[in-house]
Amino acid sequence: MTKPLQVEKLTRYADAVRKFASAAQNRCFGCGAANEHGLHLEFYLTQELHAVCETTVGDFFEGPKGFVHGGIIATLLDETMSKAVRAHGLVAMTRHMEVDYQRPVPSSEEIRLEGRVTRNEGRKHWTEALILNGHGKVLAHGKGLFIEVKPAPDPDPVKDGPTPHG
Ligand SMILES: CCCCCCCCCC(=O)SCCNC(=O)CCNC(=O)[C@H](O)C(C)(C)COP(=O)(O)OP(=O)(O)OC[C@H]1O[C@@H](n2cnc3c(N)ncnc32)[C@H](O)[C@@H]1OP(=O)(O)O
Repeated sequence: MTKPLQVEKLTRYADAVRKFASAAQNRCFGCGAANEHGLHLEFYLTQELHAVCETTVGDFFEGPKGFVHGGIIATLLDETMSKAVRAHGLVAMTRHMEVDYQRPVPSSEEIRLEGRVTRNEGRKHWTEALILNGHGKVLAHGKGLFIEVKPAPDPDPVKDGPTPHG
């Protein structure tokens, strides 16, 4: 992915992503509602099943003053690629990823995350993700290899309670 998406309207929020992200017991640091220390990233999907999230990372996740820590930048890219894989109904874990830190990512300012699957081969799914600033400039670029794993059982709606997205 060398170019950002030119998508203004996010048209789908697939059940495959929503169900995982909004499960009441989900403690995922990236998207889990049940993790009070997490990033609470909320993803939407384009018609092509690219994952998109607009978010602001708080200054408590800073590395350099005013900018997001590099480890958190990797997390943002990892989570975005993971959601792009999930959008295709696949349950997979990151096997390999690389990060190109092109510009510092500001904290306390809105940024945009974009991810997509670029290639599939059996259990292997190759992905890319971008972090962009409010002017559409690319700040970081990630590439990943995700490997499908056995899905966890569905959340129990009685035990786990209602999900924030209904
Ligand atoms: C359950 C879903 C959870 C979703 C949460 C999402 C959170 C965001 C995403 C994450 O952060 S996940 C957490 C970070 N990732 C991990 O902790 C994963 C740790 N690694 C593992 O548990 C295992 O390595 C893994 C399950 C991913 C894969 O183990 P396997 O033993 O099933 O697969 P294997 O290592 O044999 O690799 C599968 C294929 O990929 C190939 N491969 C591995 N590394 C490669 C590489 N670097 N480049 C190209 N190919 C590679 C490997 O050769 C093989 O090819 P073949 O199938 O053709 O033989």
